[in-house]
Amino acid sequence: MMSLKSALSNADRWLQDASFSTTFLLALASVIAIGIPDYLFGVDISLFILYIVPVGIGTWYAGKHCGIFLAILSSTPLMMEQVNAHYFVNRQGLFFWNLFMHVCTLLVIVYLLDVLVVHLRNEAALARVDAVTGVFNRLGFFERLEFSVNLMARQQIGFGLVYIDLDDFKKINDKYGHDEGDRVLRLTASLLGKSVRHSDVAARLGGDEFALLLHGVDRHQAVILIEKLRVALHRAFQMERVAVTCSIGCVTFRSFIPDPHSAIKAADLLMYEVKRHGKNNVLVEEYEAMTAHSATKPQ
Ligand SMILES: Nc1nc2c(ncn2[C@@H]2O[C@H](COP(=O)(O)OP(=O)(O)OP(=O)(O)O)[C@@H](O)[C@H]2O)c(=O)[nH]1
Repeated sequence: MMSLKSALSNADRWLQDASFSTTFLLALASVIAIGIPDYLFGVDISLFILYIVPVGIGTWYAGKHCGIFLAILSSTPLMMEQVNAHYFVNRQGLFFWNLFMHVCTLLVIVYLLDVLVVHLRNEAALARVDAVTGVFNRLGFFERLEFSVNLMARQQIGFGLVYIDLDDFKKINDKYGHDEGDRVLRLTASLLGKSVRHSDVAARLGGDEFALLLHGVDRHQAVILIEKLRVALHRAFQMERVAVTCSIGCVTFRSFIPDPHSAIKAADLLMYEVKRHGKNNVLVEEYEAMTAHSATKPQ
């Protein structure tokens, strides 16, 4: 039997994927469904607490404006009950006080949930960004890669995965200090970010290792792109008087797209081939060709 926890987690996933209008209509229908018995029960029985659920869901998944609208709307049954009970004529103070308390309490909940959502979104975004360079970190890159792998497998669009490792970066740290090392990392990340299209992804996977995700490229295009990239990095490093080169491995995927981990492993393997053969070079292969040769077959 499905546990409550997994049912809630499924509902959460469903609501996250649902469009604004679906969530809004669902929350609106829930407010109406609570409002009808609330009105029928009259002023003696309050169903106020139940409104927190649709107003909260509306705020969380469809935004604060949706929450505010639902909070105000949910006061309608209370208003009608009180009119029926002649509060508006005989106990006007109580009439407005009850309405005020109903709406204000729900608006406070909307406000608090909205602050929490914004805070959590910022935290989630920060957790995916590398603190030194400002590009995606490993987690951010893997999420983008996962998305691209799924999308491209569906649409049969190829992509290139580039693994870049700076050569002898340790020497920079040792010779000029950590701050200079960080500056080189920032310079590299900035160049990588500038050299790819807006839809592509640049990331620092850790240490002196970077990765690029190039959408819609085949091996031939990747070779041209990466050679340009290597020259741009070389020139920028020379201009900044940084004695560093890089080893680059790139795998392109055409028909078969493996899981993200295998994809990145394949690019990493090519980068290590470059390192083994003297560094400061580029190796671009098609995944299909790599897997056909057992010597370079990814594990
Ligand atoms: N400045 C700085 N250095 C870092 C950071 N993260 C890791 N490193 C350093 O990066 C260096 C990576 O060294 P290695 O993996 O040996 O790489 P390498 O010296 O480039 O050697 P090869 O890869 O074989 O060319 C280590 O000295 C780490 O201390 C960071 O955030 N900032």
